[in-house]
Amino acid sequence: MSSARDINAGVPIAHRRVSISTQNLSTSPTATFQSPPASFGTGLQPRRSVPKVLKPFNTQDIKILLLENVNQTGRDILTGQGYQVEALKTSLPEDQLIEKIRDVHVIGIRSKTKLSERVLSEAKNLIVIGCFCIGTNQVDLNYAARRGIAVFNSPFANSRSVAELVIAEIITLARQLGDRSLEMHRGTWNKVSAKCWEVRGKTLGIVGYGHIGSQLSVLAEALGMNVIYYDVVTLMALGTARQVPTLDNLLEEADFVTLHVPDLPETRNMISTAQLNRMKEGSYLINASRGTVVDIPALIVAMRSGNIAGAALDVYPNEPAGNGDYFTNNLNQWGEDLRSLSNLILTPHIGGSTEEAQSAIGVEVADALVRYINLGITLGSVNLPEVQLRSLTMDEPDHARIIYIHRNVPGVLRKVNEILGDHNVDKQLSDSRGDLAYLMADISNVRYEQIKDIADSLDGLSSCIMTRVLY
Ligand SMILES: NC(=O)c1ccc[n+]([C@@H]2O[C@H](COP(=O)([O-])OP(=O)(O)OC[C@H]3O[C@@H](n4cnc5c(N)ncnc54)[C@H](O)[C@@H]3O)[C@@H](O)[C@H]2O)c1
Ligand SMILES: O=C(O)CC[C@@H](O)C(=O)O
Repeated sequence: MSSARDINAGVPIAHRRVSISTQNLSTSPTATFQSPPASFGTGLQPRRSVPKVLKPFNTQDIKILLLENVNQTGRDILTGQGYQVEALKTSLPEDQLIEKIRDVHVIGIRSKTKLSERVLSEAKNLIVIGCFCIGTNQVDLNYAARRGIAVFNSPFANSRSVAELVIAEIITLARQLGDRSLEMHRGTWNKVSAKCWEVRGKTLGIVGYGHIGSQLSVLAEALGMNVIYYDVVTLMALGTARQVPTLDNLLEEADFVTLHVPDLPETRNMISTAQLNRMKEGSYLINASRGTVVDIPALIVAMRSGNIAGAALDVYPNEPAGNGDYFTNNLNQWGEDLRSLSNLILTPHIGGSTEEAQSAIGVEVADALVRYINLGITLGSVNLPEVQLRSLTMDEPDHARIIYIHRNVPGVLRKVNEILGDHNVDKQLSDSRGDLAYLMADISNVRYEQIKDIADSLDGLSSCIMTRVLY
């Protein structure tokens, strides 16, 4: 049980005013966070009350560690709030990560930093994790939820960048452009047309028709390709694309197979020897999803046999913490075998690495972090119930916002309301997700000195996971 607050710090309660005309609660990647309007979610006409800017404690006490070169847009938003931000370009080895995470309230990562139970169990002050990317498989989401640590990501701000990369790879593989370019770099003129193809009229098989897969479908049809897709759920086809019932159906029909599924137990080695043998002779494989999805030694065998005419890999089972050596170190045993293959495009996990995507992700995730830190709003969280309460206003000076994250067991609300009962509970919202529940309550007529008693009493309940008080 932990309590993320420091109400004894004796910090004066400062209110910053924000202009109503700039208020915005959009989750658009390009919108910058402002406190929500006082009328948000009430269905009433907007009042001219100025929202009160809540804070957990002196915002200068909020310590944030950003790893893996989070975009400047995100850093600017967080430093603009007055938080203490340390930003590093790479991820950290586990021992250094544990050392640093002990001290911070917020951590921002991308795909390389593994926030396992072991690491998170050391993070005594942590209240929220920002994944500045789509994937959240690098975080133990269940353990984080059990500790009351919220996790946010950016679900689609880099989808277009990945889809464009895959389009480039389809043509590059069909025309063997990687090999021709490499030969020219080495001084060899090798003008060939054998086994070089147009993509027009060929069939693209998309495995996983989510944000990226469906975007890719539209782009591929514009190139004159036929699109089929396989997904575990039935999804509306875009354009003239067609869903096929099984993965085998897709593998048997497609000239190009491209993978866009998340890292799940069911997707690990989803493409291995049996699946590669099902693919058409002379077909191509592209993986820009997660490195665990393709059995790389099996791919090496299939490419050597000539059954697979080319492949593009952007992701690998083990990826390095930062830029530098890759195949020359011990991360992967098959590195040399892979490098020796023709018509194989190898890229260092850059599917989402464009200026547009990184800048949008920086804004979107930093905004979500600020909303959570300052207001307790969990909209968009991937592991906590989504709860949002409209802002307090400057007309309501003796208010505090109580956030109580607790085990989802009977009788909690009664006990919480007994504790809050001496004050007027102006509004209260609660929602649950599995074993966990998230309660927000705005109470009035509460003096600064009384807040500590309330927080201590809530912390003392057997259901308590975390208590936060914003005022
Ligand atoms: N290379 C990169 O830089 C990069 C960038 C962004 C995302 N990604 C990765 O791409 C993947 C897809 O991202 P997205 O945003 O399109 O995800 P998404 O959640 O929008 O779509 C994934 C789709 O896969 C389907 N799916 C899940 N399990 C499946 C299975 N066993 N078989 C078939 N379909 C299955 C889901 O139903 C869903 O429609 C993720 O792993 C993500 O982390 C990589
Ligand atoms: O930027 C990254 O490190 C991850 C990119 C991508 O795999 C994602 O999950 O969004």
